[in-house]
Amino acid sequence: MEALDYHAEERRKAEFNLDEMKIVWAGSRRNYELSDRVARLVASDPVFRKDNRTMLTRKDLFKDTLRKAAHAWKRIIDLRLSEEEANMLRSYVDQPAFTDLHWGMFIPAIKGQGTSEQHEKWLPMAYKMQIIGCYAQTELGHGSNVQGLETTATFDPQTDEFDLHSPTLTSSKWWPGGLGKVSTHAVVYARLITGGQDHGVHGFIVQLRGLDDHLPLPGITVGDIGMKFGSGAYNSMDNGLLRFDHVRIPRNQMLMRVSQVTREGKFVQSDVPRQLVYGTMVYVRQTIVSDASCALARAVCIATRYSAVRRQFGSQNGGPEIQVIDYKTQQSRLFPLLASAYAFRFVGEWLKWLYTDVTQRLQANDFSTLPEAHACTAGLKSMTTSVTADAIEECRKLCGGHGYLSNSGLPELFAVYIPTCTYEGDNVVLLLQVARFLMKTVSQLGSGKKPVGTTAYMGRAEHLMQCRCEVEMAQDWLKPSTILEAFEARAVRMSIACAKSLGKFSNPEDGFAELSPDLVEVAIAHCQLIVVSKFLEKLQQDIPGKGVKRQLEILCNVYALHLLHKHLGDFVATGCITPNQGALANEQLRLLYAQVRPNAIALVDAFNYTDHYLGSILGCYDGNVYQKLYQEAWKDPLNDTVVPDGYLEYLRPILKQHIRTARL
Ligand SMILES: CCCCCCCCCCCCCCCCCCCCCCCCCCCC(=O)SCCNC(=O)CCNC(=O)[C@H](O)C(C)(C)COP(=O)(O)OP(=O)(O)OC[C@H]1O[C@@H](n2cnc3c(N)ncnc32)[C@H](O)[C@@H]1OP(=O)(O)O
Ligand SMILES: Cc1cc2nc3c(=O)[nH]c(=O)nc-3n(C[C@H](O)[C@H](O)[C@H](O)COP(=O)(O)OP(=O)(O)OC[C@H]3O[C@@H](n4cnc5c(N)ncnc54)[C@H](O)[C@@H]3O)c2cc1C
Repeated sequence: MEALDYHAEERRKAEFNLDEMKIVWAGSRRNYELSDRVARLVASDPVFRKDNRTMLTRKDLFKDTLRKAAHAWKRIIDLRLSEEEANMLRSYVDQPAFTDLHWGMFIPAIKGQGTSEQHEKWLPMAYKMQIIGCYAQTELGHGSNVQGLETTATFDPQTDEFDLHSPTLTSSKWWPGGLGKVSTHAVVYARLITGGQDHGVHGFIVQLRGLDDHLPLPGITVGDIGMKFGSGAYNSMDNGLLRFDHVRIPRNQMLMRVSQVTREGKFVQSDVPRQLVYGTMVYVRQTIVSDASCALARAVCIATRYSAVRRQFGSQNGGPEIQVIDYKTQQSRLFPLLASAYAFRFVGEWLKWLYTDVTQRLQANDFSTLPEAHACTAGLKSMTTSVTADAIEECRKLCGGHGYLSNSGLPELFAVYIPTCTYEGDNVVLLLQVARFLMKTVSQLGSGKKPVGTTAYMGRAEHLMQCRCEVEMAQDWLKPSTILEAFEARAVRMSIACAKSLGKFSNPEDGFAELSPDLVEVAIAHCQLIVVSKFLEKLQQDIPGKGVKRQLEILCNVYALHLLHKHLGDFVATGCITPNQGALANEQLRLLYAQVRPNAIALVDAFNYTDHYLGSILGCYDGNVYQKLYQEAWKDPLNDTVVPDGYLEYLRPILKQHIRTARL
C-alpha cells in the first residue's frame, strides 16, 4: 500500500524541477549524491537515534555523545569516508561533541600556526585521534578581548621550557568545548613572557591528561563548567574549565609560525602578521556561515510543512478551513525566512571560496587579502547567526502551540543554535570589527587607493552619493541593477555619514565608542549588501532545470525587498529611495509572496532533509502531523503510569483535605 502523503497536493503545485533544485542547494550533483547517501546512512543507524535526547540526564546525554562519536569514528574508518563525507556525517549526526573542536579548531590551529616540524610531530597523531585536542582561549575574565587574557607562558632558558601558569581566578580557562572531560591536549592561548618582557598572546600545545589513565597531569585542574541553556541541546558538549599551577612544557610546543622564541630566550617576530594567531577563528567563522543556512533551512522546512497542514477559520459551506500558509501575515513572516535560507546558502558558498583563496595566498606569504577575509567572515558570521537565531524562534511561533512542544524540534534547535551568536566572537564585537574596516576604507577613499573585493562599490562613492532611484512602478523593483544600486547607495551613504561624524571627535577612539551603535548599523548594511550581491551573482550562472532559475529569482527579490521594507528608515533617511518607492517595494513584495506560495513545499523539499535530521513531527515529510503528535504523547514517561508518582504523598492529601474543608 502506498504511504499517505498529506503534502501530495502541495507537491503537485510546484512549478519547477525539484531534482535540479536539490542540486543547486547542495552546490553540485556530486555534493548532492554524497550528502544524500550520508544522510540516509545516519538516519538508518539506530546508534544515531536522537528522538529521546531531550529526556536524557546530563550524564546519560554525555555518555550517549561518547557512544555516537566512537560509532561515527568506526563507521568513518570502516567505510573509508573522505574528510568531506566525514564532515557530512558529523552534521547529520547533529549532536555537538568534542570531535567538533578537535577537528574544527585544534587541528586547524596547529595547521595554521604551527611550523612544518610541528605539523610532522602532532598532526598524524591528531588525524588518527590518538590524541584529542581542544581550543583553550577564553578565560573566566576575558573572551572577546583576547589581548586581555591573563594565563602566562614564561620561558625558562635554564631548562628550555615554558612555565604555564594561571595567576588569578579570572585567568582560569572557561568555556573551551571538549576540555571538560575528554581532551588529552589543548592549544592554550597565553601571554608569552621572555626575559621579563610580555610579548602578547600566543598558542601553545599542552598535554592535559595521561594517555593511559586519562587523569589530569600534575599541576593541572580540569573539569566541566556545568549545565547550559535548554535540555539536550549544547549539553552534549563538555565545555570546560582549566587551571595551571606552573606546568612545564618544552619550548618546541609553542606554535611558532607567527613568532619564535630561540634557545637563548630571544623573541623573534617574523614577517607573518600577528593576526594569524587569530586564524583559526577566521576559519571557524566561515564554517559557521555555511552552517547557518542549514539551521535556518531546517526551521523553515518545519514551519512551512506544518503551515500547509494546519488549518484555522474560514470554512465555507462545511468545506475545509483555510491552510494557515494562505494567510498573508503567515507568508510575510515565513517566506522572507525561506528566501534568507537560500541567500545564506549562496553567500556561504562564496565565503568558502574566499577563505580558500586567502589560505592559498597566506601559504605563499601574500597577506594582502587578510583584512577583507577577516571583515567578511566576522560580519557574515554575525549577521547570518543573528538572523538564524531569531528566525528559529519566529518559526516556533509560526507553528502556534505545537511549536512549543519539544517534539516539534524547534525548542532544541533554538537552544543548540543561539550560542553561535556569542561563540567564535560576540556578534556585536564582530560587527564593530567590520565597522573599523569600513571606516578605514572610507578614510582612504581620497588617497588613490582603490577599494577592492566587497568594498569595491565604495570606489563609486561619488556616483552612489548622488544617484536617484528610478523606480516608478512596483515591477521596476524586479530589476537586479535597481536593487543592487539601492543597497550600495544605502551602505556607502551610511558609511560616509558615520565617517563624517567620527571626524568631529578630537580622539577617534572616543568617537568610535560614542558612535558604536550607528557603526553596528553601518556594518549590517554592508553585510546585507554582500548577501544580496552574491545572490544576484548566483543568478548570473547557468542554472539548468525547468523553472529553477525563475524560483531563485523570485526568492532573491523576496530577500532583497523584505530587507528594504524592514530597513526602510535607512533607505529613505539616506535619500536612496523616496517613501513612495518604499511603498512600491512593499507592493511588489506582496506579489512575490503569491508566487512563492504554490512552490513553498517543494522549495523546502529541495533541502533534502531526512525526517531523522529534521527531528520534528511538525516537519515530517508526509505531513501526517496529528496522528504522530497523538502517538508521541503516549510515549512520554509521565504517561508510563495512569496515576503519577507522588500522587500518594502530595496530591491525595490535598484532595482529601479539600473534601474535609468542603464538608465544613
Ligand atoms: C557525536 C558526534 C559524532 C561525530 C563524529 C565525527 C568525527 C569525525 C569528523 C571529521 C570531520 C572532519 C572535517 C572538519 C570538521 C569541521 C568542523 C567545524 C565545526 C566547528 C565547530 C566549532 C564550534 C565552535 C565553538 C566555539 C569556539 C570559540 O568560541 S573559540 C573562542 C572565540 N573567541 C573569539 O572569537 C574572540 C573574539 N575576539 C577577537 O577576535 C579579538 O580579540 C578582536 C578581533 C575582537 C580584537 O582583537 P585585538 O584587540 O587584537 O584587535 P584590534 O585592535 O581590534 O585589531 C587589530 C587589527 O587586527 C585586525 N584583526 C582582528 N582580528 C583579526 C583576524 N581574525 N584576522 C585578521 N585580522 C584581524 C583588526 O581588523 C585590526 O586591523 P587594523 O585596524 O588594520 O589594525
Ligand atoms: C557554547 C559556547 C562554546 C564555547 N566554546 C569555546 C571554545 O571552544 N574555546 C574558547 O576558547 N571559547 C569558547 N567559548 C567562549 C566564547 O568564544 C566567548 O564567550 C565569546 O567570544 C564572547 O566573549 P565573552 O564571553 O567574553 O563576552 P563579553 O565580551 O563579556 O560580552 C558581554 C557583552 O559585552 C558586549 N561587549 C564586549 N566587548 C564589547 C565592545 N568592545 N564594544 C561593545 N560591546 C562589547 C558584548 O556585545 C556582550 O553584549 C564558547 C562559548 C560558548 C557560549
